[in-house]
Amino acid sequence: MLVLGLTGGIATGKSTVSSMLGAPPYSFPIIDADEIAREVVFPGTSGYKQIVAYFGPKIPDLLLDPDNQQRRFLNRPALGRYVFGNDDERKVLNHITHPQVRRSMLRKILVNWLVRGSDIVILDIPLLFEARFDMFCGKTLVVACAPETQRERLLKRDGGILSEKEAEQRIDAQMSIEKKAWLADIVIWNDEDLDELKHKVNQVVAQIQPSKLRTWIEWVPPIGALMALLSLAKKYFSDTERREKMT
Ligand SMILES: CC(C)(COP(=O)(O)OP(=O)(O)OC[C@H]1O[C@@H](n2cnc3c(N)ncnc32)[C@H](O)[C@@H]1O)[C@@H](O)C(=O)NCCC(=O)NCCS
Ligand SMILES: Nc1ncnc2c1ncn2[C@@H]1O[C@H](COP(=O)(O)OP(=O)(O)OP(=O)(O)O)[C@@H](O)[C@H]1O
Repeated sequence: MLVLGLTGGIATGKSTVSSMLGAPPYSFPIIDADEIAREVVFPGTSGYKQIVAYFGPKIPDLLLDPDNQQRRFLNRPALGRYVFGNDDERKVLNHITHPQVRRSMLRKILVNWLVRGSDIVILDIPLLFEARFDMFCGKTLVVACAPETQRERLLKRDGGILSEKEAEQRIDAQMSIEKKAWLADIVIWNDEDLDELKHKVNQVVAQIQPSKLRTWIEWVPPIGALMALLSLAKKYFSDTERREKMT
């Protein structure tokens, strides 16, 4: 099975590409890190409790409606405003959420391999390189665009709820697009319209299809496990080399 790590800068078009890959004619299974990051902080979970204990005293409007059991959800915009303006506090939030996101993603990859027998699974994860999740991916795909396109899309999104300063803070909270493009195996430049994007996605799909023979061999359990280990080791060394060259 090929695990394709899909990432990009914020608002460069990663979710748009992910929706295309998840829809016919491809219909690849998508594991979405943003969605999992929401699940692991659902009221009652340990992630939620840790966030409320640590950030509650610092962010007065952290909960949407603390008195209502049904609506005591996290006020995500308020938490976002706080952590995107403060690197140390964002690290605390990452420290609470990322281990659980990582575990859940690995579980979902296994289910796709063992239960569904998928040939390809897409990991849609904004912090693929920052959180070193690329280690678990056979190939990585970055959706990139020019900084001005990114800024414009981010400011327009969700009815324009972010101010210019908040948009800058969110962009600065991630590795730059150039670095991501340098680390990636494949890059899609998404500065044109959606038809052009569809065309590029189609070209990428043709490029990444794993061979039928390899997929079949992976089903022999010891060989499958050995191939997974070898591919992890290969990935680790090639990623480390690429990162060293980058700095
Ligand atoms: C800060 C939070 C509450 C803001 O929530 P909000 O609903 O406004 O944004 P959402 O979760 O939809 O994220 C939107 C985009 O912001 C960027 N982003 C999110 N978290 C981070 C982060 N910790 N560092 C850098 N960029 C991030 C990503 O590009 C993401 O696609 C939320 O993003 C969060 O809990 N982040 C920590 C978990 C995380 O790292 N998620 C990313 C996937 S692992
Ligand atoms: N080629 C395109 N032409 C026009 N609009 C686009 C194109 N690609 C993406 N967009 C729009 O840009 C915005 C950002 O795209 P998208 O949500 O896919 O970004 P993202 O990289 O997933 O962001 P995030 O990291 O926040 O999840 C969306 O409103 C989307 O509809």
